[in-house]
Amino acid sequence: MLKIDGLVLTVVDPDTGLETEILHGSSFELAQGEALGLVGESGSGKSMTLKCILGIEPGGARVEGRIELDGADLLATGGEALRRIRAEDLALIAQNPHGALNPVLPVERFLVEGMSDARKTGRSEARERAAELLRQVGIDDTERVLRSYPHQLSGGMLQRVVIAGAISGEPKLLLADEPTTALDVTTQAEVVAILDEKRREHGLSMIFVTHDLDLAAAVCDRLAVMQDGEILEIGTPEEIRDRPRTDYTRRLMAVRPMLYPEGHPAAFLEAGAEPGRGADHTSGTSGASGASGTSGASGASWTSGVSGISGEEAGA
Ligand SMILES: Nc1ncnc2c1ncn2[C@@H]1O[C@H](COP(=O)(O)OP(=O)(O)OP(=O)(O)O)[C@@H](O)[C@H]1O
Repeated sequence: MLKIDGLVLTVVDPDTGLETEILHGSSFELAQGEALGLVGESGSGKSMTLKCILGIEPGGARVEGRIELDGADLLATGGEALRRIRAEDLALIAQNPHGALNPVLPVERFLVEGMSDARKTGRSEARERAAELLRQVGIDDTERVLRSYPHQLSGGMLQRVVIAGAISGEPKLLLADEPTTALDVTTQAEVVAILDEKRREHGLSMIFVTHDLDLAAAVCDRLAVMQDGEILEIGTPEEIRDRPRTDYTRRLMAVRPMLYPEGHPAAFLEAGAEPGRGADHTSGTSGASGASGTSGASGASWTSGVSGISGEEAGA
């Protein structure tokens, strides 16, 4: 459904006019319902790849190559047609959920405005549907949350609202850019489980950007390893784990255990805890549904060796 061919992004310094090539000809494809993890260190070009798909690359930048979504060539599409594709077919879940909501409007307005037939829907019906969306992402006190303004909610709660909004629009493609990095570890686990579960339930395709190999392996069907604006290799989590083709991938894997605290989100997914219900994700025993029935189990063995290892983040 998504085909990226020879994607080159060149940014231009507005003061000096100096051009810098950021992406050097990436190519990859995504099937309907598939999740692809874009993994790599900071600055490898993961976010810029998403920005090119969304058409929000830095001002003055040049995007070359081909980005095809269900046959539509996004780079050759402009104006109203492109705006429609972005609004209807793509949904971004960014690192900071506050950026997704208007700070002066309550959550209810965000969810209702995202409904494709919002204009035709009566207020009470729309409100009931918004409440139902919240319940689907594990929020029980829907009345309070619907009335709340973004600043009155925690980051984790707000990210669930963003996920609810993204899923409700039934986009063709979810673009998740480090969607849990800004959240505390416990909340990260719950939010990523909800995202994984809802995406699969609705059969949505997703690109999941992260520096976290374990997490990507747990929620994605395939991983693309990026370095310095290039995709080095693409494969299933097992292929990448068992037969890494580059030293860079081997190094990425080697540093993992030192970074991960107990209760890493991938371990939560492996345990199959029920998302959004305050499950104790560190116990590994709670719940039976959640994200467990996923191919994400492929990431399970990656995580087995990391629980209990306290790293930098664990002290937080
Ligand atoms: N607005 C910008 N103008 C010019 N160059 C930029 C801009 N934003 C990012 N870059 C550069 O583009 C390269 C890729 O950045 P990108 O944000 O895509 O990396 P990333 O892999 O997503 O990293 P991170 O995990 O830190 O978000 C980096 O070298 C970065 O310095």
